[in-house]
Amino acid sequence: MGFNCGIVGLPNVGKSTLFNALTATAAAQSANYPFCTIEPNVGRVAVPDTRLNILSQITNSKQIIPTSLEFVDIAGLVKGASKGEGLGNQFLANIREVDAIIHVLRCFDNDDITHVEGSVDPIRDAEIIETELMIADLESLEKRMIALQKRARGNDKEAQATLVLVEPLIKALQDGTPVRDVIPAGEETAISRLQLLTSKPVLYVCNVEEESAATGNAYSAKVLEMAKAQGAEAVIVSADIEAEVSQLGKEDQMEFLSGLGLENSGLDRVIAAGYHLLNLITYFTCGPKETRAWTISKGTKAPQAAAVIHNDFERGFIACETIAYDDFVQYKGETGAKEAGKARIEGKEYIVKDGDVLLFRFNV
Ligand SMILES: Nc1ncnc2c1ncn2[C@@H]1O[C@H](COP(=O)(O)OP(=O)(O)OP(=O)(O)O)[C@@H](O)[C@H]1O
Ligand SMILES: [Mg+2]
Repeated sequence: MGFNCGIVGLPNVGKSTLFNALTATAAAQSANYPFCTIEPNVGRVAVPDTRLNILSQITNSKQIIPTSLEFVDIAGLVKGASKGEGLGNQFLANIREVDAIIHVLRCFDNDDITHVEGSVDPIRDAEIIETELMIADLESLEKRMIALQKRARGNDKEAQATLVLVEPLIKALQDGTPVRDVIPAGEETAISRLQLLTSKPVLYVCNVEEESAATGNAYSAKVLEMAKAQGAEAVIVSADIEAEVSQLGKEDQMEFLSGLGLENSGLDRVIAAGYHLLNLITYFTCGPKETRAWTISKGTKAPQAAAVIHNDFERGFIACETIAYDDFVQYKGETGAKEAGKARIEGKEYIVKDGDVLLFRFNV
């Protein structure tokens, strides 16, 4: 399953710092100068899920295996990136390859840390990035439109259908509206095939100073307001401090975070929001050997959900024993749930739900 989130933003706003915090490594070079990152850094991050612990206690599992999500730390974009400024074209290509965008906005004052625009203003920064992405999309669609029109005149049905899809997108972009705001219902797949930048869902991350990690600050308040108006999610994180905390042991982490007035790491919220952004859900398999979480897209049917574990499970799919998470917990496991009549046998057409505890029956 190749779902990933790209970390995007102006240079020197804390993207690599956030990436290092998420991956609990120092894999990405982070330093106080713009364009520190050129080649993208890729890392997999475990998706925290408190349900795993509860399930593993019930089943006495030896091991817990969380599911994971990929993050890509991408080079900073600048004004004019769509025209090739600051290696812009190459960086836009990196963004094209991710499924969702984590847009990092600098929300901290610090005269020692260079800001490429000379002042701190996250709303302006967000607009700069969004504008570059929109220009890039507009140019790529306008280019394609000429070829499409030609084919459409030659009675090419597919080209005609694509034109109907593309024309309103061009209008929206010309009016300054990102594609994600004008995707017609049911056309999600067709639009994603166009490989645009502004069709990807966005999560804003407000990178604040340590003291504001719990409460946010005046800058992040503005970002939250902007996100709300767009119907987007926003998370407040102090990337710098999270990167330090991620290097500590679990217990020290909790102590450090509660000292900052935080119940849990801001990173957990970033990961959860990224997961949500990608429309992903989790199902579980559990037994004495292991309790394990698996990632699927919302709406996936049982055989395709099984394929995430092994292709044979899909090929030879017969049925799946299904217990909803809440029932599994309430009746303390499989036996109890079965006695209470809460274990179902589901077939090929079953749409797996978030939290389902599954056991696949297959034959190959
Ligand atoms: N919340 C924060 N408070 C103070 N300083 C921070 C914070 N977050 C990051 N920094 C500092 O900002 C500088 C730039 O960070 P980083 O290298 O992560 O930026 P970047 O967005 O990856 O930059 P580039 O686009 O050049 O790769 C580093 O010196 C880092 O320590
Ligand atoms: Mg970087």
